[in-house]
Amino acid sequence: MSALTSLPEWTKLSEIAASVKNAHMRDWFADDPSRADKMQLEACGLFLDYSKNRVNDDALNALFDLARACKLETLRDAMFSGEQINSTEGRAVLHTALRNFSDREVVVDGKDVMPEVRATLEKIEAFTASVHRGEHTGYTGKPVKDIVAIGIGGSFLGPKIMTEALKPHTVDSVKVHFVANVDGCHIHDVLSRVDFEETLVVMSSKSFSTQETLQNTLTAKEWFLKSGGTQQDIAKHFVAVSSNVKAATEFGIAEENIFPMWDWVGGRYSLWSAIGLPISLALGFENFKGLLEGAFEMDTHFTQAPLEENMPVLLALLGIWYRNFFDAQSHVLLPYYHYLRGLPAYVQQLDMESNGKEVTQDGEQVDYPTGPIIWGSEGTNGQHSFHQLIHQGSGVIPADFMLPLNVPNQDDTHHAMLASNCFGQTQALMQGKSFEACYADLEDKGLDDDERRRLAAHKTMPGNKPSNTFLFDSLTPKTLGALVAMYEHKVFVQGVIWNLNSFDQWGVELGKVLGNQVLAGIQGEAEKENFDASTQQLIARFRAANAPK
Ligand SMILES: O=P(O)(O)OC[C@H]1O[C@H](O)[C@H](O)[C@@H](O)[C@@H]1O
Repeated sequence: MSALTSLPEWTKLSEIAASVKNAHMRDWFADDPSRADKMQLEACGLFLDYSKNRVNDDALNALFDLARACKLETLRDAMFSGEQINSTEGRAVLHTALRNFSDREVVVDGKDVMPEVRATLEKIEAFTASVHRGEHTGYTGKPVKDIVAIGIGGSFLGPKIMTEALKPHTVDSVKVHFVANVDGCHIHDVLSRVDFEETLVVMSSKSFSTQETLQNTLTAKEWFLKSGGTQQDIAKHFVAVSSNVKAATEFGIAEENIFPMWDWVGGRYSLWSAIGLPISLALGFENFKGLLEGAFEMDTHFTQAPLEENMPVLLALLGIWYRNFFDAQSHVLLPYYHYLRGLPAYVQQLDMESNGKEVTQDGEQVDYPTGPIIWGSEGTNGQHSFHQLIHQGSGVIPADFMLPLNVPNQDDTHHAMLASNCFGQTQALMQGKSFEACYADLEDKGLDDDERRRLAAHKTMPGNKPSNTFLFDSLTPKTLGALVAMYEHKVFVQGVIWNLNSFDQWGVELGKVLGNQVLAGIQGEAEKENFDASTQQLIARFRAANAPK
C-alpha cells in the first residue's frame, strides 16, 4: 500500500464514502432546509454553491483532515516561497510571483525576482501603448492593425482563451489572430487576411524549441520577406517572448524585441508572464493587469483562508472524493457564457498536464486513481448533446457550472433563459426523476403494465449527480483572473494529496522528441530501422503519396 492509502484519514474516508453512497441528496435537502445556506463560499468576486455535492459534514471534515495529513499548508507555503518543488526539473514554481502586487520579496537562487517581474510588466505596458497609439509602426510607417500571435500549449491557450473571454473589453485599433497548429492551413489562412505592412508577429515560446511554433514563425517570416519586407525590416514586425534569449536572437529576433520569462514559470502557468503580451495588445494593459490582480486576490485567499473556507482547497477535496472514492473518471466544466466557452480547454491543459501522472514524487507507482479527464463546453449547447451521459450514464461525472449574473449588451430574455437552463440542469442532476414519478406520468397512455414499467425504467433519472455552481457579477478581468487562479490552486492541492510532481510533463516531452525523429524519417534523413514496423509503413505511405511526380 502507498503512503497515501495507508493513512488512517484515507481509511476513514473509505468508510464514510461507503455509508454516503446509500444516501440521496434529495433527502439531505429535504431533511435540512439550511443545507444551501451552509454549503456556500464567497471569495474574490466568486460565489460558490457546493450544496449539490454528495458530502455530509463527516465527509467534509474527513477530507480536510486528509489535506492536513498530507501537509498541504507546508507544501503550499513552499511553492509560494520559491522552493524547488518541481523536483524532476530542479525548478521553483513561481507563477504566483508574476502577480505579486505586495511588497513581498520572492527569492530564487539568492536573488529577489520581483524587480525583473516588474520591469517586464513595464515593458509590456510601454509596448502595448506604443502599438495602440500608432507609435510603433511597420517599416513603411503604417500603424499596426493586425497581430499574429504564434505559440502552442501554454504559450497559446491562456492568451487566446483569456482574450476571447474578455471580448467586450477588446480595443478597436488592433485585431489579434492566434495560430498554434503546425497544420499549414491555419497560418496561411491568417496571413492571407492581413497586410504585411500593418502586421506584427508575436512569437511566444518559453523554450524557443517547439517545432510547431518555430515552423509557423519561419513561414510568417518568409511571407513577410516575399511580400516586400527586407531582413532589416524584421525588427519592426517580429517580437518574441521566451526564456531562451540566445535561441531567439540566433533566430533573427532583435534582442530589444525579446520579452523575457523565466524557467520558474511553467508553460501552462505562463499567461501571467510576458506570454500574456497578446492579451495586453488585444485588451489594453489595464485589462491584462486586472487579470493579474484577480489572480493575486485568489493567491491571497488561498494562502490565508482557513482550509474549511478556502475555495480551491474545497474544490480539490471534492474532486478527490469523487475520483478516489466514487470512481469518477472525468470532471466536466460548463460555462454558461459564450465568451467563456474556451475555459474547459484551458483547464484541460492545466489539470491533465499537471496531474496526468502515475508515479509519486518518490518514483513509486501509485495505487490510486490520479488526475481525471477534464472536458466540457458552453451551456446551453451541451444540454442538447452530451448532458445525456451526465444525467443517465453509468458513472459519476462531477460538474462545475458557471454563470455571470450580468452580461454586456444583452437583452434580458436571453440571459434569463441562459440562467434558467443553468440552474435547471443542476437541479435535474441532483433531484433526478424517480421511477414512480415516471410510471405515474404514463397513466392514461393506453399501455399495459409491463410496457408502462419498461418505459418508466428508461425515463427514470437517478439524480444524486454532483455539481458546483459558480456565480459572479460579470466577467471582468479581475474575476477571470481569480477564476483561473482558483483552478490552478485546485490542481496544486490535488497534486499534493496524490503526492505527484504537478509541474513536469515528460509524456508531452517524449511526443516532441519523437515528432522530430519521425520528421527526419519522412524527410529521408533517418534510417527506417529507427522506427517500429507500424510507424515504418505509415512513413512509407506518406512518402509515396508525396514523392515527386
Ligand atoms: O512555450 P514552449 O516552450 O514553445 O512550449 C509550448 C508547450 O510545449 C509543451 O507541449 C509543454 O507541454 C507545454 O506545457 C508548453 O506550454
